[in-house]
Amino acid sequence: MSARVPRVLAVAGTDPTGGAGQHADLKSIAAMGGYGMSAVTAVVVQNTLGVRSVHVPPAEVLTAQLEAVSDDVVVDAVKIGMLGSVPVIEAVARWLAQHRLPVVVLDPVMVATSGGRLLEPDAEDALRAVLGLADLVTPNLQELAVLAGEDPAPSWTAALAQGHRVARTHDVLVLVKGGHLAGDRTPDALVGPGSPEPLVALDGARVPTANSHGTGCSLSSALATLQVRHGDWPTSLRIAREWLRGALAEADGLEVGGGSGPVHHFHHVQDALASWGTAPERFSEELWADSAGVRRQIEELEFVRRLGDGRLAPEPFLAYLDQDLQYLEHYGRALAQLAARAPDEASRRFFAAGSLSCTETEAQLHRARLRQAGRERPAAAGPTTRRYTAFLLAATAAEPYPVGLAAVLPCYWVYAEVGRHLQGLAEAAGHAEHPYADWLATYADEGFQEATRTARRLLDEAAREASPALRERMREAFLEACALERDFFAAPLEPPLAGTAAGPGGQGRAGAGAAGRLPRVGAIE
Ligand SMILES: Nc1ncnc2c1ncn2[C@@H]1O[C@H](COP(=O)(O)OP(=O)(O)OP(=O)(O)O)[C@@H](O)[C@H]1O
Ligand SMILES: Cc1ncc(COP(=O)(O)O)c(N)n1
Repeated sequence: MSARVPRVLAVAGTDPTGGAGQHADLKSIAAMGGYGMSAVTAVVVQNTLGVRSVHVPPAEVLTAQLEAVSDDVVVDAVKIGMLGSVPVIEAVARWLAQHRLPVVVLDPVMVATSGGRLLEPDAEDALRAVLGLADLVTPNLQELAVLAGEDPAPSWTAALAQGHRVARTHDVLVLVKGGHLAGDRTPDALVGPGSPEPLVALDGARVPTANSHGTGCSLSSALATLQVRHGDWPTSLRIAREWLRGALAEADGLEVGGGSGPVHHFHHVQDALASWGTAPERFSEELWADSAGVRRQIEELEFVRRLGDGRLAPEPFLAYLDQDLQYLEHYGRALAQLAARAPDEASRRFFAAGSLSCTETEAQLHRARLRQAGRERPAAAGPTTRRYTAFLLAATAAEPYPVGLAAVLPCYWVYAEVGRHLQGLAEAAGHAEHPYADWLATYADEGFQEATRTARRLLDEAAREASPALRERMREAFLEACALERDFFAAPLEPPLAGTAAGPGGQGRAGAGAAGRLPRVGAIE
């Protein structure tokens, strides 16, 4: 996994309404964290209602653009969209052959959804001939049939078989896309030249929108960008699909054009962008920025690094689990106190459910794991555990409700973020048998992520009503809890204090426990 910004070149046609072609590509590349560049293959006069005309500059102009980019910039990936005519295809093929780029995605654009032809009929053979220059080809069902030289597949199973034939003939990976299938499902599958079985097959309910202009362009350029970062096509597809589904779900809100409008490429960062440059609209964003230093310290902890890359010895892991069990008991109490003081039914239910989940589901899971490892009796709570739990109990009992809420939030939010970081470390370590894989997987639990979002929303609601002085107390409580999270993660690998009953690592609340704990706090929701 690479942390640098992928430099991605889109070779494609234009759409002045910004929904398809290279405009969609540049937005998608940026939305996936890449740096987008583009070379124009054709000026397409179109809008959401249809294609009015197509103007193809001389092929030498395209070659000159491609060379201007590659003479100057290291290109990590290229996404190829509309090519239009034989000379254009040949120009791109020559440039690709000369430059051997690490990632090449070819979206064989032939006809716009709105109906206009974007590839001359006599160029189909030339397009087939260059498929092998790509790593991944992303045809829709009609394009797949043309590439196979066959009739359109009558079913999804037939489409997969057709995809496999194209993959084998041209020795290329094929993304078979189900966007044009009849019915309410939109499956996608990656098929390689080897086995007819897909490398990965994903399915989902069709997002109910008529605004799907440019989905093929957006998906292919997102895939090119993600592939630079992750180096694994199934992972890239999972992420790109989830993002594109969100972009489709938010498409209607854009209100661009009277036909099939564009998707919302930046739906996932819209909140942050809307408040950019002004005072943060959400108090939680301020708190998050204030806690950046402590969160960095957490990521640098030996315990976190070793848990992530799998080098952590069993003993500190169990010590962590053990302390987390102690912590959970009190965290459950703190959530119950918060529930009792919550201002409305929804937040009462949220914290009460979280409390119940801590003391029942979570604690039992911890006990079962500890029992498996032969640890029947819990160790005494270590000093960090005691400090953290005393703080939480006091904040949720004696401070105003918004301060208590700010105190419990890091256990959701910072924890979720640490989980993401740990998974990144585990992926980078590339262990076939990561010793804590099952534990790390609990961080990704959708219920936990959802609970984190809810807790954050409740905090923002409380902050909106709070006086400036109260908001400052909320900030102090949040930052104090973040520092305690850090100490708790640090504790298992700190030398035990002489004379404590806690044993090795026993002075902390076990970090691994937190992973198992919170997902299920959310899951009971
Ligand atoms: N309504 C929808 N709901 C969910 N996913 C969709 C929907 N429409 C398309 N998709 C997804 O969008 C991606 C593009 O699929 P599609 O088969 O429409 O390709 P395309 O025809 O090349 O796109 P375009 O419409 O831009 O030409 C696929 O991942 C497909 O599953
Ligand atoms: C320049 C260009 N490239 C591709 C498409 C296909 O997108 P869609 O099928 O969504 O119209 C398009 N309309 N224009």
